[in-house]
Amino acid sequence: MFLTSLFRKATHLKRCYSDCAKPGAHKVAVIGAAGGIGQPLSLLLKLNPSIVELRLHDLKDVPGVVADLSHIETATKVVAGGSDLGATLKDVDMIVLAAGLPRKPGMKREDLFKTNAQIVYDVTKSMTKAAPDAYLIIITNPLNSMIPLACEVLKEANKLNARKVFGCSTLDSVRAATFVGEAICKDPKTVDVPIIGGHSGNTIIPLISRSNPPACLEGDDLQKMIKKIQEAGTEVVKAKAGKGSCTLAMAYAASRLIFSILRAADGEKEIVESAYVKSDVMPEVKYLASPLLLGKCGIEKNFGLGKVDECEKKMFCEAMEILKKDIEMGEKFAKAKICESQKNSKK
Ligand SMILES: NC(=O)c1ccc[n+]([C@@H]2O[C@H](COP(=O)([O-])OP(=O)(O)OC[C@H]3O[C@@H](n4cnc5c(N)ncnc54)[C@H](O)[C@@H]3O)[C@@H](O)[C@H]2O)c1
Ligand SMILES: O=C(O)C[C@H](O)C(=O)O
Repeated sequence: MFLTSLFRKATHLKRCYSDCAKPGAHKVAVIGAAGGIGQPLSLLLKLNPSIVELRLHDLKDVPGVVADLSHIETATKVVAGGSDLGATLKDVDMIVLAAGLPRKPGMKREDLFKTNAQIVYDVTKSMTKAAPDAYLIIITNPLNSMIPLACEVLKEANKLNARKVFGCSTLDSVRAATFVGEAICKDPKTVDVPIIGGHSGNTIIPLISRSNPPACLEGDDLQKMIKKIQEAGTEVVKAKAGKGSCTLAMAYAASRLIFSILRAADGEKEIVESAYVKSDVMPEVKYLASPLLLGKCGIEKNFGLGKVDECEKKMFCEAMEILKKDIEMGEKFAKAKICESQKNSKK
């Protein structure tokens, strides 16, 4: 009896442990690696000593990016994933998905859904076979729909570990710290503004009332600050005048989230980042951006909304209606694709 229970415990521990990345020896695949985000992001990842191998995949230009990055004198090995997505993803610890169409002026993030949903579906499906235990970090827009889509695909294959699936909304945290820091004359590196909701227009909810150090913004100044954070992506799209959306600050933001996840996986404690993830903290929405405590196997604790003031509560109620529709759009696409693939396999 005692031995059986000991064996069960040991098997459980082994399973939990093999779920986690090996400390300090991470293999990371970047999909969309030759793109506007993919290139600077791969550069930043090449500088991280805890990444031993960087596998780059794109539909074009990968050999040039690999040759270029491999001249940097760090130990991280940079390899071309080749045209076979499955081979690229085989046994990696983390998949970073930055492939897909960016916005042009006049477009909303939702307008990218049709093209980008297929890419997220294909990569996630490949992941279920090639690297089912990997962390999945999605950058591709519209983020509010892409995480539900990916989770449906993983769930269908019985491979969903929601603690390891992250929608990278870190750019909102980065922008909030920068803009609030400027307004209160503090070094942005020392400013933290929690973000909740999603990653598009009014669904981005910066909790200025919980800014640390306090922001003390009121009335018009507060409203202007919230709009500035919510519309920052659109401002970059306008400034780039048809040549894409935010790439450099985005690469930085993604590297911040990735490094936090890897540091936590390697045992560092008390690392908190906001990200858009599968969530049960609010019964109304199944996916939500909120501050998360990261641990050895991904999300350790979801802090949810926490304390919000009346204005933030109202913003959240409005955002929920948009989020519900965005989530439904991602799930519906995944379900239709799964159905289609099941029909095809029966033929
Ligand atoms: N989450 C965020 O905060 C955030 C911020 C900025 C941009 N984005 C999104 O990130 C995505 C990429 O933006 P970008 O500026 O790098 O675009 P980009 O066009 O410069 O690069 C995209 C890359 O993806 C590649 N690609 C396309 N389909 C592919 C496929 N099936 N497999 C592999 N590679 C493929 C392209 O060849 C290209 O190199 C967009 O959807 C954009 O909206 C998200
Ligand atoms: O605005 C975009 O389309 C890209 C990204 O989501 C951003 O916030 O910069």
